Amino acid sequence: MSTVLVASRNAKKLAELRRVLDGAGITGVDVIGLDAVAEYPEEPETGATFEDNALIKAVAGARATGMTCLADDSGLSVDALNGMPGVLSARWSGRHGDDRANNDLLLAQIGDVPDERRGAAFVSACALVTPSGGQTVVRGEWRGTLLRAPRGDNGFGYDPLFVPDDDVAAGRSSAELSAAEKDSLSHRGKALAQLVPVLRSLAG
Ligand SMILES: O=P(O)(O)OP(=O)(O)OP(=O)(O)OC[C@H]1O[C@@H](n2cnc3c(O)ncnc32)[C@H](O)[C@@H]1O
Ligand SMILES: [Mg+2]
Repeated sequence: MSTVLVASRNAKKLAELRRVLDGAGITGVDVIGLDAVAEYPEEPETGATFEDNALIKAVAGARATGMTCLADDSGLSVDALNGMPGVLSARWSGRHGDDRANNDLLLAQIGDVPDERRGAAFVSACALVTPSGGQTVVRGEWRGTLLRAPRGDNGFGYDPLFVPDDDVAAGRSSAELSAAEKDSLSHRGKALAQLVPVLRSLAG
């Protein structure tokens, strides 16, 4: 049995990562969270790209624990803002992890952007780093359109503002999708799907 540490301090994101990995039915791999290991200092997420930041987090986790470590760096890339908030998504309002303040600021910034130019993409980069230093980085994207007011209570972050382009979403925001629906469509689900074969091979 090999163990993979999933390194995220965001409880709702961690729950999604766990759910998708559990759902993939990878046998012989035990997935644990940061609560199961001794605390180690967090690296600042100073990378210019989602991939850089995912690697920063996964390398730190693998170094500190000696375990294989998986980390996600993600965010919302808004067309009318030239890709921002991007890697600054978690702290766009200046307060890390304040979803409400982040959403309010984003809505105000794009208040004058007409419906046909309110496109955006959720992006997730997931990095897997082994104790011997092996690195795999994958990326998933999820296109949609931004609402003018939040809708729905599921998910986290910018989910209440984002209506996926996918027909099956039928105009619901990603905070109005069930957990299983979000996982099957989301940037994170798409990124992790590419890591499943790598995780299977770790199990030997
Ligand atoms: O770095 P960790 O500890 O994993 O947790 P974090 O919340 O700081 O995570 P990120 O640095 O990757 O920032 C991602 C932010 O992007 C947004 N985001 C990412 N995925 C999302 C999703 O599936 N739905 C809604 N918002 C999302 C949300 O605001 C997150 O806080
Ligand atoms: Mg972060």
